[in-house]
Amino acid sequence: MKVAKFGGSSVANAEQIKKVAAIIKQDQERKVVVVSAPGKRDENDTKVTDLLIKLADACLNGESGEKELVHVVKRYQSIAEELNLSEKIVRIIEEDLKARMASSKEDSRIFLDLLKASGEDNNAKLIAAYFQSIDLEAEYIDPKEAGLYVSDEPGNAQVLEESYIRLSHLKDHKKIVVFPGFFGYSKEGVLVTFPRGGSDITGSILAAAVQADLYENFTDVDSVFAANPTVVHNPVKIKKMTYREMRELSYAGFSVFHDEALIPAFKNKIPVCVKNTNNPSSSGTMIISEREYFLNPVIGIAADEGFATIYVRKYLMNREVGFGRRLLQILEDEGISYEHIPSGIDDTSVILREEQLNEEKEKRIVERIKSELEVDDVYFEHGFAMIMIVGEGMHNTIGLSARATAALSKANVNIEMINQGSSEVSLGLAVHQEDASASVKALYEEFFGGVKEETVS
Ligand SMILES: Nc1ncnc2c1ncn2[C@@H]1O[C@H](COP(=O)(O)OP(=O)(O)O)[C@@H](O)[C@H]1O
Ligand SMILES: N[C@@H](CC(=O)OP(=O)(O)O)C(=O)O
Repeated sequence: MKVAKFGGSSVANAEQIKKVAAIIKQDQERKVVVVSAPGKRDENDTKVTDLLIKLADACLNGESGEKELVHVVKRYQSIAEELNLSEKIVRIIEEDLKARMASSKEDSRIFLDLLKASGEDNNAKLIAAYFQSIDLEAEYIDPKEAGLYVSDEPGNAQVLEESYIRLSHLKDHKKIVVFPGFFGYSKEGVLVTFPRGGSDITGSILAAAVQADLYENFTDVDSVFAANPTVVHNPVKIKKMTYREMRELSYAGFSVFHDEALIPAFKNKIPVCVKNTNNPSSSGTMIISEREYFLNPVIGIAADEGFATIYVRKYLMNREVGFGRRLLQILEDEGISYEHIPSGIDDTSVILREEQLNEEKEKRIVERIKSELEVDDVYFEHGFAMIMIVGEGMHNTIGLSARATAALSKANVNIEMINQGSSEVSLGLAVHQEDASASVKALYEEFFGGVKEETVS
């Protein structure tokens, strides 16, 4: 049995949803279908999730939200009309949105999640109705009734272990299950969403729960490429890669698959296949536990922006027992997680995601580090990108870092920091955000410039 997840681009309009139905019809093993909210129909379009965020913001600002509501309803209406569905489904969606808009705004994060999640919830209802209209035996399944329980962190949920047993009954479902991605429910029954792009996570959880033979992740590209195709022209396709490689790359900017979606599949050894809804006969990229040989030590190069560093310098820092713990405790007190901590003997930098910071927090952190840790210098720096070079073959290849730094130096890029992960499956480089694209291009040329074949690995 297969679990098939269709991303926003695969369900953006009626034409795309017809392709989804054809894909499901073509293979009877595709028994569980996870759907996203309608995504962008073209480059200048807006995802329904973003329209819903605007709607929620308007309501939270005390406005009626009528204008924003019309935008959302229109998206579903045009899909329903083109799929020859009755007006009834559009009215159901409109009523559902109005009920959500009228719910408590006491906790703005809970209200925002409730609105955001409606994108996938209503799309799943619409797609199930369409499947039924073309004689596909299918049924919308409510994540609450099915038992998808998650932690109580609005916009950042994590699945609770007990969900796997609760959701396992879906494998015995007689009809095709149409399940909305992106959200679950806390133990208190409150709706909570995963991070953005989190429908991939729902698909992976269901694949693990039903012990699927394959988790298919349908998107709008033929495969995972060795670099972001919007940065590098015509990059090589990756045929096979390991969970570890994909996690490192998606964490670092390969938005094609959510990094947190790898864990449920990996733990349960469910192979993942990234495929194209617009070209389903193309074999796609397989993500598996191990790959046999390494044609190239590097499998991909990713870049992600939005990082800041806290630079801390103190003479004899290396001799001070508990220094690192006390530094990180200050961050913990502010509810901040960190990404990397490259260190020297007298100085260290903590690299973190900028989105967690604001002016007040930064001021408090600097003051506390100064007064409690008695450092010689401490300051924040902003606007960094992390470039990640990833590959299982990297740990037994000599001279890789030298090649990377030489390539960046040739491209006139200043490297702010180098971080070799302990697993040696990745090498991270911090550069200024403006240099991110030039860095990926230079590194791609260095490691893949000579690769003529369409596929690596
Ligand atoms: N290395 C990569 N390989 C393939 N696609 C990538 C890569 N890096 C970024 N992408 C982008 O990811 C997009 C697909 O992800 P996303 O937009 O989230 O799809 P979906 O709408 O199916 O969820 C592609 O269109 C591509 O532009
Ligand atoms: N719709 C949500 C969840 C998601 O996974 O979407 P997509 O499949 O379009 O990446 C978002 O935009 O974040």
